[in-house]
Amino acid sequence: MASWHIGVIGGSGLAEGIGLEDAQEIAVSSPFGEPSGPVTIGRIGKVRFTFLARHGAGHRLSPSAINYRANIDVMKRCGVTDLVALSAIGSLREELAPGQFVAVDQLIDRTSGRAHSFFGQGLVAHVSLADPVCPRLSALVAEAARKAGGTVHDKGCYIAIEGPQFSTRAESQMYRTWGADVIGMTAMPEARLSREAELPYALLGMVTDYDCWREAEKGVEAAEVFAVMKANAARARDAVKRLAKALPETREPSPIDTALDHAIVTAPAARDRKLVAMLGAVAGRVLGENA
Ligand SMILES: CSC[C@H]1O[C@H](OP(=O)(O)O)[C@H](O)[C@@H]1O
Ligand SMILES: Nc1ncnc2[nH]cnc12
Repeated sequence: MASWHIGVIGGSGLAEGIGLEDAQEIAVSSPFGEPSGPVTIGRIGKVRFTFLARHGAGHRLSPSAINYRANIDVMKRCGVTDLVALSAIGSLREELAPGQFVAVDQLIDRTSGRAHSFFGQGLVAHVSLADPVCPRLSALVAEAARKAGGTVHDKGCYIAIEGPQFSTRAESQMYRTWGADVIGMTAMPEARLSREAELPYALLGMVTDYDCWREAEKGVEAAEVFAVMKANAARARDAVKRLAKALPETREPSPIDTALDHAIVTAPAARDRKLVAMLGAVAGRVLGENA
């Protein structure tokens, strides 16, 4: 019987964890380098959970310095089946108000210079990213946030910027015309890498501000983000607890579990052995014993 093991990546204002039972902190190493920190493994009721603070203890990693590959690789090494990202987001729409939640369903990537694939020279793979978020997991997370008392929007397009500076007003206005609804600095390449690792990914964003597109208002400041997150963190943790309770007893397979089935295009004989060996956790299912 397939069971759930939910990974949770906690963003700004959520480094303290999600209150797991039988919690154990473990340092897991990755061939992709240093993850953001040790993971906390535990459970909520019968469901296994692994938690990782995205910016590390004390928020010491900027969005550009996070080793997204190591973080996702470590989640796979821990046996995570599905990944929930919790993030602070700015709103680019009047109707998405601070304090509310958005279950993000689409992404635009404006980041640059981040390692955004597990694959590369000697092992080329092209996964589909048309629907970067897992609809099943996202619906469960949205419902859990609603049960926790949140106002939840079931969809929204997240634009990921490089940061660490917030956007200019011209950029913020432009992103609105592109169809972006919310803004942040971390969901990419996190979502890309999750798909390459065959991990269904959902992103529960907590709106902390209106960025800077509203002309009459001054732009967002970091202190504002943390103040709203402080007020909302308990609700986010409650949403995770309610998610655990709402999960069906058995985890039916997701199409994302086999995302690599037709993605790897490099012929077996032409594959870089070193890279294949590094991909044991991420792609061992398809690469076989050599990984
Ligand atoms: C602290 S303001 C900007 C910071 O907050 C968001 O972090 P996360 O996505 O990890 O919650 C945003 O992406 C920036 O990293
Ligand atoms: N306005 C904003 N821009 C980028 N990242 C954010 N995280 C929270 N609010 C944000």
